[in-house]
Amino acid sequence: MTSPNSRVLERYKSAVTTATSVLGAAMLLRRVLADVLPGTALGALLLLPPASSRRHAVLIEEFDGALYNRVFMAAKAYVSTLLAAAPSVPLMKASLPRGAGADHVLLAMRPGTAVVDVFDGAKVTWRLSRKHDGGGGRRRTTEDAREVFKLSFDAEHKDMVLGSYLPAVMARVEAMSQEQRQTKLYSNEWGKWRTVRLRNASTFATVAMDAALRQAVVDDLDRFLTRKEYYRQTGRAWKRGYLIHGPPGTGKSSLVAAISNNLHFDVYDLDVGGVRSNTELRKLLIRMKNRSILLVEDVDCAVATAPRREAKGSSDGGIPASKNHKVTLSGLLNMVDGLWSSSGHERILIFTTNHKDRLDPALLRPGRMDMHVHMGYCAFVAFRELAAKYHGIQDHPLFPEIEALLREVDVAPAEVAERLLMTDDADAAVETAAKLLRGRKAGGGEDGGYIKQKLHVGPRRPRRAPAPSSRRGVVGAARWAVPDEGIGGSSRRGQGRGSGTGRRGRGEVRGRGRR
Ligand SMILES: Nc1ncnc2c1ncn2[C@@H]1O[C@H](COP(=O)(O)OP(=O)(O)OP(=O)(O)O)[C@@H](O)[C@H]1O
Repeated sequence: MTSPNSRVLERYKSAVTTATSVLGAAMLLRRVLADVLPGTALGALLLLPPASSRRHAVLIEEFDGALYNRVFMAAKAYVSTLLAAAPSVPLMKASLPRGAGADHVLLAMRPGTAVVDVFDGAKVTWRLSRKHDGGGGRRRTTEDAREVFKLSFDAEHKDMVLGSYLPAVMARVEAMSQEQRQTKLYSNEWGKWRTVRLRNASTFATVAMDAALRQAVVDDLDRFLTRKEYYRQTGRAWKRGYLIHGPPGTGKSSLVAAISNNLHFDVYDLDVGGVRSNTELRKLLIRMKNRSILLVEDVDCAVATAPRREAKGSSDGGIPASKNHKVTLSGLLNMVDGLWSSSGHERILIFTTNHKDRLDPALLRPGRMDMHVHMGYCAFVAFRELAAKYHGIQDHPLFPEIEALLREVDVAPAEVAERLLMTDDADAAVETAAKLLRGRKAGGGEDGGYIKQKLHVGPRRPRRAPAPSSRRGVVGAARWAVPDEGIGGSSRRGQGRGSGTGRRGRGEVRGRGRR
């Protein structure tokens, strides 16, 4: 006699066996049909839409748990660019994200609408909808609603969408946000980075300098940025060091701002005199963001450089050379190498100096600073660039005289820029600049001086003034910061008397080592 329990078990077994054989038969039938019928006919037979009309979709929700979904945010920014170009979306929403410039209005779809994008010949559709949270019987409000993007595409494009399209969307949005973000300038105070917006609007186009030198710097940066794999494979820190040197007022700080604005890299202007210990320096370096520039201005005054001044037996090369220098150059460079080698992101180190000859030879030896950029006195080419930029003139009857004078006298571009900006009248401006040069040739000093504008904004501790020099006429090195409006911007007279002892030069570039 069989028990009720064993009867149930028998029925269950027989049901499973039947289901398995039906499934097996169906699979067999499908395989047989697939061999004899084309894909579309098979789909029709199995009541599926043809492969070409089968749609797949990716749902991208606004929130990922409690957090904003970054893919959704990227999709929103990307769809905004599609909407700007789409002829068929009649109604959109517009908003201006906080901190964005007036030219960065964000367009958004209204829920229920869609926009089509084409990638590698394939059409994909972005549709926005609203999804209500399960409100447990509560009345639904618009606040409960979350937005969802449905990205749909033909089944055959699934690999392309997931493998190429979505990554391209993310990369495009990343590039857009890099372009739109305002570069920041950080300066250290009491062991912390203080941030201000970088107000120096210099670009490679506004810094008057030797054209070949400018191109060499641009090319060098470009090559550096594309060589991630090289640095990874060789286990080297993905960093590039530039030593920018030249007399005061020749555009060293402006070139730093141009590099920063061009790459959208923030600048960390390290006041080494304000760093109290190597531990503090390490913390500051660790707190720097990726894709940034570490700047040490006037490096000859800022850090103890000469090895003979460093204490022997220092474990990290970081023993102060004097009470004024808590950090040494070798300590700084070693720390930078050590910390940046594991970051995997591109970083730039820039030292500026008015006195390359005063630098420790160790800094100048190959491998330390990759490229030496000499910003020289104003050559006629640079003069013409400034005159064209400020007054829109390509030629002037005084140009031949000015060209001849510039071959004979040393004058910083900053001085010329200041003269050219004294008036809106082009003729008067050129005459004022010519007067400066004539006076300089005659040995007169009345016209000397330029208004110093540093990168940093707001007061900072005064640095040691450079040693006085016999060359007269250039007022520089103000250590109290003033806002820099960039070329053509307003200016205020800085404090302090600097020097103009740099050798006469029209620009030099020296690349070192592989990047
Ligand atoms: N090469 C240049 N092209 C255009 N403008 C320049 C150039 N050099 C200097 N200027 C103008 O002079 C101002 C001061 O220049 P900048 O601070 O870049 O010179 P610097 O070489 O860094 O001087 P310092 O050695 O005294 O720090 C700039 O704000 C800019 O307006």
